Amino acid sequence: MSQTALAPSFDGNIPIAPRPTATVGRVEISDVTKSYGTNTVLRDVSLTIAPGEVVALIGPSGSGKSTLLRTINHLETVDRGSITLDGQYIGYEERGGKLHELREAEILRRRTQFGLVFQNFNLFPHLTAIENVVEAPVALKRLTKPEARELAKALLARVGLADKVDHYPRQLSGGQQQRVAIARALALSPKVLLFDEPTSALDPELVGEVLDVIRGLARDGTTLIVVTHEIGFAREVADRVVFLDGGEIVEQGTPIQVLRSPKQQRTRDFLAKVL
Ligand SMILES: Nc1ncnc2c1ncn2[C@@H]1O[C@H](COP(=O)(O)OP(=O)(O)OP(=O)(O)O)[C@@H](O)[C@H]1O
Repeated sequence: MSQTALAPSFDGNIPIAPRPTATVGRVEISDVTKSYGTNTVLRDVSLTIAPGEVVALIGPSGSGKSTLLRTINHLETVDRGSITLDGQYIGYEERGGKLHELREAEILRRRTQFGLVFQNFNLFPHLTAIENVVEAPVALKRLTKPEARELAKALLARVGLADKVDHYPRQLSGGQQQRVAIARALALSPKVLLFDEPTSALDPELVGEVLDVIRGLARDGTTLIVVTHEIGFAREVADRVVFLDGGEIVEQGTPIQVLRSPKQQRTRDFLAKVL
């Protein structure tokens, strides 16, 4: 069933047009548990994210936010539970009623359905902005170099960097580098974009330009899962805020529900520290 995701109006009064109907990008996380040695980092986490939904994952340092993000695209395996994208596993296939691990090449192919944007941009320093974006579609989508360059130019224009295509990362500000990283993630036409604290390595004055790009993606109907410390941004852009603490989902709901009227004491304690 497809559904129209409504952008949130955080004070309940601002009418906001529905975003385009998204039909792909449904993520189902069921009873996921993950440990590193004796440290249990995720405990029975279940979360279903609808196509086009924008979910903000918030919580204290060490609560498991990044780990959850990395299990979604199978960069980390889970000990128990399952995760699917539009009904398909990333690391496994079902045969004869059992799950079988896929070969690395197939996992990589399936993983390209997710775009991942890291805190520290992770650009190749010896490549220009456009070359950074061109790499993946040539390697993984079998686009020709000229096709990939056309795509990369369009994507860099979309993130406001049309005049910076031939700059190297060292010639760009942190905000510009992060926007190149977003263009690079978009180059594989992902169904879902995963952001891991996309603004926390930026100087405060550069945060806004990156959040603007993410706002635009939310308006376009892309499924977004954003680990963020920017509570104001979560309040404004997310359809749903999920508060994680000690590897558990303590509370989730609309930004108004979770951020303005949290039900759980643990949520209130966290918000009191960060707001
Ligand atoms: N590769 C790893 N090996 C061992 N322990 C890990 C690994 N990755 C994360 N951890 C541990 O798992 C716990 C959760 O880490 P995670 O990075 O998911 O938290 P987080 O909520 O994203 O924190 P932060 O907000 O500080 O980034 C922490 O105790 C961390 O030390």
